[in-house]
Amino acid sequence: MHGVDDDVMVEAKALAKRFGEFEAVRGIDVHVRRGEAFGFLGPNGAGKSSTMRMIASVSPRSDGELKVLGMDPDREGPRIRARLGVVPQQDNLDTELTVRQNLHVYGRYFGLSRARVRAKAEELMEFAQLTDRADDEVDSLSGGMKRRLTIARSLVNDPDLLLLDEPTTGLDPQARHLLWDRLFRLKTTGVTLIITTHYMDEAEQLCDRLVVMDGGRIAAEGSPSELIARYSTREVLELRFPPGEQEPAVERVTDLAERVEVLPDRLLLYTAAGEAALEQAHARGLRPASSLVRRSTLEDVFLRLTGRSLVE
Ligand SMILES: Nc1ncnc2c1ncn2[C@@H]1O[C@H](COP(=O)(O)OP(=O)(O)OP(=O)(O)O)[C@@H](O)[C@H]1O
Repeated sequence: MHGVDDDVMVEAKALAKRFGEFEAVRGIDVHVRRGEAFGFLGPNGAGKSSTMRMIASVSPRSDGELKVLGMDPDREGPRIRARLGVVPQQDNLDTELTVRQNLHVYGRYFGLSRARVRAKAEELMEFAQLTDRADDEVDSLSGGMKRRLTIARSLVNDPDLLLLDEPTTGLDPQARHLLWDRLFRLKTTGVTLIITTHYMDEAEQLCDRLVVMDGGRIAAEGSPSELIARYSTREVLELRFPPGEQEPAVERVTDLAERVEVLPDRLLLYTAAGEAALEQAHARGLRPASSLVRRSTLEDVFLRLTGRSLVE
């Protein structure tokens, strides 16, 4: 049985996950629509993976309601899983098999015909830019290639919904950009993506809509630009001072910005006009060791919402 609205891919209400006494997910509402790239952004331990595992229908919920592709994971787990693609946090490829063999094994697991498996594997290696590594063992691949293969493998069954748990953690910048590029391509084919990440740039790049998670709760929800507009200012002036000079500077800059955040190594002045604030700071005789005017990011949103930095 499908839900009333076929375009709702995931619907969670007051969804909770407990491990013994510990509540990892504390009653969250989530609504993911067909074709969107939806993100869970939050630091380690926020409850992102626990949520993903409930959506993947491999971990039962402790409380609340959950529908995935219109079905109840408790009763229809196998039917849901047949239509999902899952990219876990840790690659779980068959390392002693080749790239092509990995795709073949998985395709047969999903019950595809031999001819279909062969064609699909070639198509997916092309997509993952691994065709020239087809006959190489997984062990010989770089981290980025392994991730691309894991994603390719998750697409063997043409899933309606692809779940990616921290897809680029541990990759170097070049490998991350290549992977983002592939995920962009996937988005254009209409696959719904759900991504967990603690990288704000990843969330900004990939997600149409996201929730900021912290301590098992949702702190905010919206598109990256909506969240930035709602919780931050257009620009941020970052000031770094020589040792001992930051603390006395704080009260001399508070009226130069809508809000000032004091980090251990710098002050963040939230303002619509960073350069103007910097000029005023100079006019007041403040002499920062360095200064930087930049646009607000989701990192600023997270800091505003939680008082902590995502990268701590
Ligand atoms: N099987 C488990 N048993 C007990 N506690 C768990 C279990 N799985 C997760 N937790 C705890 O639940 C909290 C949320 O973990 P979860 O993995 O969902 O967070 P996360 O946001 O995905 O972070 P990470 O990126 O580190 O996976 C953490 O404090 C974690 O220690």
